[in-house]
Amino acid sequence: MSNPEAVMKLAPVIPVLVINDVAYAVPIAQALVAGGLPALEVTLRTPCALDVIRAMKQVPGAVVGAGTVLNPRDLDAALEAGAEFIVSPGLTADLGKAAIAAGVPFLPGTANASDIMLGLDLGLTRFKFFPAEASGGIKALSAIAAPFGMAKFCPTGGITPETAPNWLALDAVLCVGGSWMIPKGEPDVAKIEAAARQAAGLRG
Ligand SMILES: O=C(O)C(=O)C[C@H](O)[C@H](O)COP(=O)(O)O
Repeated sequence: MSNPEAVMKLAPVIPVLVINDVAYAVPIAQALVAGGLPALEVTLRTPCALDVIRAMKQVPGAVVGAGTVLNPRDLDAALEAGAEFIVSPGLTADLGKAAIAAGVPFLPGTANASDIMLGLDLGLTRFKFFPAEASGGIKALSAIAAPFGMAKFCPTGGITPETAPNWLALDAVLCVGGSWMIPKGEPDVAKIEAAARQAAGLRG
């Protein structure tokens, strides 16, 4: 899978995971995949995140990516752990060039027209819109996306099961990211699977 659009089209929602205990990795991944959410974004926000990526890759059907990738160093570490796609909260030329050179599907965060223009200059057309609600929500993305017909987005940040369908209804949106399926602490796999199944059924 070499293009970000293929990852974005696996399901309407990419779960954004902040996992503090590597022991939770496999049960959480199994529950999300069983519920119909195969693309899993493991944020590099916790000390065990790279081990979580390694563990989740053992789960059949999981397509495991790294989030919160801030620079080429993080990119290398994520790729070394086996990350199959890369998500960042923002975009720098250094990170963009490194991700393109690595040939890995890359979804950089954008919040305004300049971010998108930097991405387009690098040859990228698939973006995260972050932080989606705090940046002005649907109204903001609709206005920002209007001049960029070639660009498509994965809004992330503050999206809920109730608001996700409104985002998914936008032409410029291929999927959304969110963490609502995975409450903090010891995973309740039945609840996670049920939340994933609900998310997998969302439509715009
Ligand atoms: O770490 C990153 O790079 C991020 O993507 C930031 C957050 O993890 C997402 O914004 C999740 O947002 P919520 O669904 O509102 O919890």
